[in-house]
Amino acid sequence: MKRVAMTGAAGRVGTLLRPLLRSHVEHLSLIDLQEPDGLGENENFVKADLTMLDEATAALKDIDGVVHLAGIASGTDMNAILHANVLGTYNLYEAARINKVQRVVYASSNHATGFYPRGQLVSPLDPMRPDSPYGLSKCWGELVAGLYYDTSGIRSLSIRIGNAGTYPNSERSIAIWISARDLAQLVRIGLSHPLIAATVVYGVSDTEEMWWENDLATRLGYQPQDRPRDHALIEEGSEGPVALAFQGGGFCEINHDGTIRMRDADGLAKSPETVE
Ligand SMILES: NC(=O)C1=CN([C@@H]2O[C@H](COP(=O)(O)OP(=O)(O)OC[C@H]3O[C@@H](n4cnc5c(N)ncnc54)[C@H](O)[C@@H]3O)[C@@H](O)[C@H]2O)C=CC1
Ligand SMILES: O=C(O)[C@H]1OC(=O)[C@H](O)[C@@H](O)[C@@H]1O
Repeated sequence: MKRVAMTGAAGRVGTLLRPLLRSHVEHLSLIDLQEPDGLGENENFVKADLTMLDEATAALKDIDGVVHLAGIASGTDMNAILHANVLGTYNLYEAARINKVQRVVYASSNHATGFYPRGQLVSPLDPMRPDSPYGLSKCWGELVAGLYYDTSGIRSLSIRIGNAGTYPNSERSIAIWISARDLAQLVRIGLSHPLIAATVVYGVSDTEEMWWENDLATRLGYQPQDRPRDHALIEEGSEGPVALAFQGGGFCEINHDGTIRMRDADGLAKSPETVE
């Protein structure tokens, strides 16, 4: 891939990924509201607000592929999420179509399926089960990716990133953490694999506590190098019963009434357990 753009490049994930990606591309164009630190020789900064279609379109001129990280990375402010994640991601794809960009790697999230119970192995083909307004916006992004493959042939890999912090800091993050180099490997697969159409995988390192059936990532050549437990630094902090029951953890507690409800694959209720 020659000219790659990274949206949200000034953020936490972008900062971790940039040094691992820029040596694999001819040029890395860093799109954000704010300038990222320490531009490399083959990097440039493009200030653009993706909620504005004209700015997104100008930012993707002469770009071959995009790593789309920009947005609100958590939270409950639906208005902010609606702008940055819902409209921002739509504009990103519209700008890609206008500029004939062929590839997008989309930073989706485990919170697209956060309401699956921790004991259940979930595949990218299982129905979405968002755990929050943020999780809903990630489902939207994956659906936008599908629409733009069907209408315009833009190939997308949506990576449902688990936790991309610098190290796993809880038992939950040991199950879902992905190292920067493993995420960079998946991103490179997303930018280049010929079979990708509108494809969804989980972004997780070589964890022992696998919550996700990630055979599709393996089929695409993903070979994670890092084991989360080897990098863990557990910090104090306790999760309540709702957070502990579900994969999305604390995000599941947002507006939750405390009654743990399980549903089966047909959408029928399993007998509920109640927590005080
Ligand atoms: N950090 C994590 O563990 C995970 C992150 N993700 C996803 O990865 C992506 C990056 O996450 P982080 O780096 O942690 O977030 P972050 O909040 O550190 O960075 C997001 C960046 O997007 C930029 N941005 C926001 N709105 C924008 C707009 N309208 N136009 C242009 N740029 C805009 C911000 O200025 C910021 O630099 C997000 O989409 C997030 O949902 C998914 C799962 C886990
Ligand atoms: O679930 C998690 O741990 C992570 O998931 C995400 O999607 C968020 O962007 C990040 O802020 C969380 O820390």
